[in-house]
Amino acid sequence: MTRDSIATARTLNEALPYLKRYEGATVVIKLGGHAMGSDDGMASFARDVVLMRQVGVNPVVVHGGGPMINAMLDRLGVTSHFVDGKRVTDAETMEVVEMVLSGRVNKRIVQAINEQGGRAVGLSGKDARLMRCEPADPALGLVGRPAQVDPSILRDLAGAGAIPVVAPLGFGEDGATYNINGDTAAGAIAGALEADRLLLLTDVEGVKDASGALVTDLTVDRVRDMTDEGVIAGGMIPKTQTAVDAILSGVRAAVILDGRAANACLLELFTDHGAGSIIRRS
Ligand SMILES: Nc1ncnc2c1ncn2[C@@H]1O[C@H](COP(=O)(O)OP(=O)(O)O)[C@@H](O)[C@H]1O
Ligand SMILES: CC(=O)N[C@@H](CCC(=O)OP(=O)(O)O)C(=O)O
Repeated sequence: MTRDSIATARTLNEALPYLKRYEGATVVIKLGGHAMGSDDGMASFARDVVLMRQVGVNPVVVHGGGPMINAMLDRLGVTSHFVDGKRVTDAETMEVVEMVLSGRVNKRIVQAINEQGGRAVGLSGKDARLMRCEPADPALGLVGRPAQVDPSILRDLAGAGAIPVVAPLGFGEDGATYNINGDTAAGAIAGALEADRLLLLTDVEGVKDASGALVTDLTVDRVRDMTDEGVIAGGMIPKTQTAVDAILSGVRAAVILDGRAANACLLELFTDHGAGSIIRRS
């Protein structure tokens, strides 16, 4: 027997209590645009998701794609800018956002999961009335705040053995299409599903303090303090805000972790080690 196979057997053995804990659990995973760079990274993420499903977890993937939207806007010569991590979205920008998120980005993730033997189904918040939005702030244009989430389609898909992959778009009763920050969409969906875990995958190890050190355990109050102090800034604002809102609406815990690290989701769910910054109510 090789040293590797002994280590694999030991790892599986140590994972048993975690496998039991998460059997039947709903885990919402937000895959940020910065975390989905390389094809190898995407394949590794997809494998983790398929393994989760295989051991009885119900994974729901919600994705971003900010860098891919930026690249397409650049090609089309359309300029856009962000306020507190949210893209100011006019009608022309919205067309590009929908095309990129519901098109290329969503299908790339679906395909990656299916190539690993899963059965992924891609949809956006417009499908089956999943996310009804209201304007988040008139200054942001067509940026949506999820006002009502109907997660029944996600339960139906999970019940049929499929893995839902959701693009963060919503519909308005006014007939408009809304651009939702990917973190915000994942949090709203996790809240509506009363998920056991919300995993927010990004391109940093987790939340860092003023000295740049990783903070592994956070409470809702500490997040508020760090935001007031300006230590949590830019794209980390919607991420931590999402985590807090999700916890306050019934999600057990949210974790912000580095999606570029190998097997990030498995490390977090199935080992003693954990990963990133976990945020709990208190
Ligand atoms: N306190 C902090 N800890 C970690 N990252 C922070 C912090 N404050 C701001 N950030 C920034 O937030 C970024 C993550 O947000 P974002 O770029 O929107 O990610 P994604 O595309 O994965 O959603 C980090 O790359 C980092 O530059
Ligand atoms: C309102 C808003 O900002 N929407 C985002 C949607 C994509 C996203 O959230 O992508 P990341 O997760 O990769 O940052 C945008 O237009 O970029």
